[in-house]
Amino acid sequence: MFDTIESICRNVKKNNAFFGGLQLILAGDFYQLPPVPDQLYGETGKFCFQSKSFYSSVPHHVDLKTVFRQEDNNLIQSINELEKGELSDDTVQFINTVTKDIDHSEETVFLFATNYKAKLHNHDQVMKMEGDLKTYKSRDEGDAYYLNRFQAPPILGLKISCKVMLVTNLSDNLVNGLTGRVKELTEDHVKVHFEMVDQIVTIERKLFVKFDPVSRRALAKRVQFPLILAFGLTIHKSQGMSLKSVIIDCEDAKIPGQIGVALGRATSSEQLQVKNFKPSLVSKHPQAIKNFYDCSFKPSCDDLSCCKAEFISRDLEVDLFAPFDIDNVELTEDEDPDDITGPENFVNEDEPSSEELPEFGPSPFPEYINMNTIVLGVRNEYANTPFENNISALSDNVLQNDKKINEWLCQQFLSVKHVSESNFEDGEKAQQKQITRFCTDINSYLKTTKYFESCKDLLLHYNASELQDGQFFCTSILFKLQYLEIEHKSSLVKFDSVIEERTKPSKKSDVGRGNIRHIGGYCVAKLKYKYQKKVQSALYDTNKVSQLENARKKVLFLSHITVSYSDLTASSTSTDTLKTTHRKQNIRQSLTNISDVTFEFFEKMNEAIRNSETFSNLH
Ligand SMILES: Nc1ncnc2c1ncn2[C@@H]1O[C@H](COP(=O)(O)OP(=O)(O)OP(=O)(O)O)[C@@H](O)[C@H]1O
Repeated sequence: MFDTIESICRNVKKNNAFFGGLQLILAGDFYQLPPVPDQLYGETGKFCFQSKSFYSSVPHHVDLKTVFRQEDNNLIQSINELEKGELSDDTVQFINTVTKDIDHSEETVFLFATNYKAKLHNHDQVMKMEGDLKTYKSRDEGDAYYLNRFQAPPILGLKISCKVMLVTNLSDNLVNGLTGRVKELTEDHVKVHFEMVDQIVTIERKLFVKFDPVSRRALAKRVQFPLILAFGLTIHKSQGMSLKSVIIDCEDAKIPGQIGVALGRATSSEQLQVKNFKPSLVSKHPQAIKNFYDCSFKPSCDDLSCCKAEFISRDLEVDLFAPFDIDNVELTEDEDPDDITGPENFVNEDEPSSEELPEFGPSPFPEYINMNTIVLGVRNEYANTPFENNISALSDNVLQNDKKINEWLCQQFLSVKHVSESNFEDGEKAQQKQITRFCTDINSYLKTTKYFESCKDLLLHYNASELQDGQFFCTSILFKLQYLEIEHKSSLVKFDSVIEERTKPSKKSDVGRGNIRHIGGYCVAKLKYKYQKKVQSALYDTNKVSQLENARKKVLFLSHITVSYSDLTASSTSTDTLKTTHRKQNIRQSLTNISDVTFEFFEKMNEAIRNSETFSNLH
C-alpha cells in the first residue's frame, strides 16, 4: 500500500522525487493492531516500514514519549506492556483491580474482540430500548463472501435515541468512526445528531462496492445506510478513540496489541472495566517491529535537506530489515500422513520388464490367486448383460490356458504385486490407510498408457469385436486381483487378533492423534460458524426469537470447548498431539483449538468408528 501510494503521488505530481515531492508527516504506533491483509488487493499484511520506499522517503524518525490521553501511570504502563506483549506482575495485578462492575451511563461503550459479539450486544441493547424498532434491509448483489465483509449491515435495526456510528466518510468533518444518536427515522433517511461536531445530519442510503482490480468489475454491491449500532464496538473499530467510560470483553482476543489498544481507549481507570482477561490472550508482535524501533538509523530533524532528494531507483533496493512474511510459516519436514502416492509416482515407476514375467507353464500365481476362479467370477458378473457374449469368449481363452492371455494375466498380476509391495509392509497386516493408498495407486495404474496399450494388444489379438467390452473384462480382472491382494494382506494376522487389536486402547501415532485433534477443531469451528450465521440471520426478526436463542446457546457451548493455542500449550496433557495441530495451522494459529476433554471425546468417537469396522466389510 505504502509503495503504491508513493508511486501514485509521483505519477500524479509528474515529479520524480519521493511522493512526487509532497512533504509528509506520518504518525503511528506499530505496537497497536497490525495491518489487515487484503488478498484481493495483494496486501499481505506487511507493515509500512517494510515497504521498499519507506526508508528512503521517510528518513527521520521521532519517538513521541508524552502520553496525553491518560494520567494514571499504572494504566499507561499496562497499555504499553499489553501492546508489546510483555506483561509484568504489576500489570496483571492492575488489570485485576479493574474487573469490578462500573456504573453504566449513556457514555459507556462496550468493546469486543469479534464482530459477532459486538453485533449481538448491539442487538440486545436496541431491543431493550423503549420505542418502535425500524429495520432497514440492504439491497445486495454479488458474492456472499464480500457482502459479508461490508461494514454496513444486511439488516440495520434502529430506534429513536439509539447510538450509531458512521462507517464511511461523508465530508471533511463527517468521517468514518464518528458516533451520534438517532433523532428521526423515515423510510428514506435517518437523522443523526453527531455530538462531536454538534450537527444533525440527514443520512441517506449509499452504495458500497467491492471492486476487483484485476477483472475490473464489481464483486459485490450493497445499498444501505452507512451506519452501524454503536453501543458496542469491535476493538478494531475503536482505534483512535478516547472513551470516558468503557467495558472491555477480552474473550477471543488473539491478535497482538489487541487488548492494549482496547485499554488504550480509556481516559482513566475509574470508568474502565476489563472482563474475561487472561495473560495467555496477550501475544507478541513480530520481531520486525522491535528491530524497527531499535534501529539506530535515525538522522536528526535539524537537517531536512535529505527530504528534498530526488527519486533514485536504487534506493528502492535498500532492504535494511529482513522482511516479515506472514505467509512464511515454518513447516516441519515430516512427511504428511495425508499425502497419498500420486498417479505420477506410479506412472514414473518402471513397469516390470518382460524378462521378469514368469515362464508360461504351471500356474505362476500364488495359491491365493486362482485365475480360473477369477475369470469365472468376471464371467458371472456379466451374465445376462449385453456384454455377456464377448466376455465369455475372452474367458474361454483363459480357461483353455491360451498363451497370450496368460501372459497378459501374469503381467497384470506382477503390476498389482508391484503396487502392493510399495504400499504394504512385509508380513504385516494391512491398515486401512495402506489399503486406501493401494487402491488409489491401482486406479492410477489403470489410467496409464501402458495398461491401456497392453489391453488393446490383447483384445486385438483375440479379435474382440467390441473393444469396450474387452476393457470391462480387463478392468474387472484387475479389480478382482486388487481385492484378493487386499484380502491376503488383511488376513496375515488372524481375525481374532484383528478384533483384539481393535478393542485395545488406541495405539495411534502422535501424528495420527494430532490429526484427530485438528479435525475435531475444524468440526467445532465449522459448527460454530454455522450457528453464528444462524444467529445473525435471526437478529431484529421477532418471528425468529427462539431460533436466535437456540443458535446462541450452541455458539456459547462451542466457544466453551475451544481454547487458545497458548492456553493449550501451557495446560494440555496431550502435548504430543500439538506438533501436528501447530503444523496444520497458520502463523496466527487462527484455527480452532479444542480442549483436552473435547479431544478425548473425538478420540473416543474415532475409536468407536474403528471398532464398528469388521473384517467382512473391509471390501
Ligand atoms: N500536545 C497535546 N496536548 C494536549 N492534549 C493532547 C496533545 N496531544 C494529544 N492530546 C490529546 O490526547 C488524546 C490522544 O491523542 P491522539 O488521538 O492524537 O493520540 P494517538 O497517539 O493517536 O492515540 P491512539 O493511537 O492510541 O489512538 C486526545 O484527546 C488529544 O486531544
